[in-house]
Amino acid sequence: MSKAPVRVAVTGAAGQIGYSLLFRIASGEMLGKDQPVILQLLDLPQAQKAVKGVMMELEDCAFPLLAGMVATDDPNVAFKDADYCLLVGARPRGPGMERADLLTANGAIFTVQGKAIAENANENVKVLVVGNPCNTNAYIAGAAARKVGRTNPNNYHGMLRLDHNRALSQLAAKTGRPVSSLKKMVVWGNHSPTMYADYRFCTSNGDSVKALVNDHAWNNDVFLPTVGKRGAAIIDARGLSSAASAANAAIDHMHDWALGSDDWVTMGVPSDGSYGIPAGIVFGVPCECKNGEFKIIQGLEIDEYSREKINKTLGELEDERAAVADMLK
Ligand SMILES: NC(=O)C1=CN([C@@H]2O[C@H](COP(=O)(O)OP(=O)(O)OC[C@H]3O[C@@H](n4cnc5c(N)ncnc54)[C@H](O)[C@@H]3O)[C@@H](O)[C@H]2O)C=CC1
Ligand SMILES: O=C([O-])CC(=O)C(=O)O
Repeated sequence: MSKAPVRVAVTGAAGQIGYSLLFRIASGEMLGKDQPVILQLLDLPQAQKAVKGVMMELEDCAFPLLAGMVATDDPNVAFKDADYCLLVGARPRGPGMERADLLTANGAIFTVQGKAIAENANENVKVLVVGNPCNTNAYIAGAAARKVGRTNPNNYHGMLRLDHNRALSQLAAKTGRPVSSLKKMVVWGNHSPTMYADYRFCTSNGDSVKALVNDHAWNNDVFLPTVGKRGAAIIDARGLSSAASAANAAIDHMHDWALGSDDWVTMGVPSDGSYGIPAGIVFGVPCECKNGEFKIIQGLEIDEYSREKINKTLGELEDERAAVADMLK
């Protein structure tokens, strides 16, 4: 018997990430090739015509799994009964800006949307925030949802998967091992240049990747800056921020959360207090997913170098949290 459709809300549907994301959701790459989906598309009033154009193209793909579509500028309509929400809609940064510069411009969006999700979506909704600064926006949305009380605030995630995937690619190039052989990658902290991509636990066909690399200077001076500043390098090269790779990471995050992961995956999740991260801060941590639930990998050793890196990215998130405190009153 075929499955009942699930409802997937996507904000910023007329934007460049939306244009890469929607077709892959509708083709079954996110939730499985047997899972029909209804797309509920939110964008601003002035973008509704462009959303209609994207919907025409979705129709023209004749995706067998696409069971319906709604376009709206009203969050209450977009999130109605949603099972999954991908919060992409926000202003992207331009050259010379840091993601934290978007905090005030974009933060307000997520108080409204966090509340609208909590009031309208399925109680078990899974939410992924892509719009930057995504950790703190997820924190804002989760805090707004907590006030309403229907949904689980731990299900409001920020997207660190792009950093995770970037780190895997850089390590594959350095070690000459295929990406598919690399397991147990972790990216701690904020989706910003302070993130700490940590391959101390990483293996390739059972070999330690740390031993294969064996180059602390490369780790510190090449690898971490390359992964951390990749978003800016793409803006510099393309004149626009990453879109297809961001959409791909969103598909990966939701796919693994919904259908299970076969490896550690980095997710920006509200901290449970482990690793010295204050509870509630949305922090990149290693997770495993099973039966639609995620679990933070516990008990990893944090050495002095790693503690310093983790504290730096945590400090930035604490500053962001303080900057939005008024918004959450
Ligand atoms: N977390 C991550 O790894 C990444 C995050 N991003 C972020 O994703 C966001 C979107 O990027 P793009 O698609 O390139 O931007 P874009 O400018 O192409 O599209 C954004 C869309 O969001 C819409 N929008 C703005 N405010 C909205 C609101 N309140 N409700 C609904 N829709 C709204 C706009 O009308 C536009 O259609 C940016 O904040 C960007 O910085 C981008 C790449 C990676
Ligand atoms: O850098 C940006 O502004 C877009 C983004 O988050 C990324 O590419 O990682």
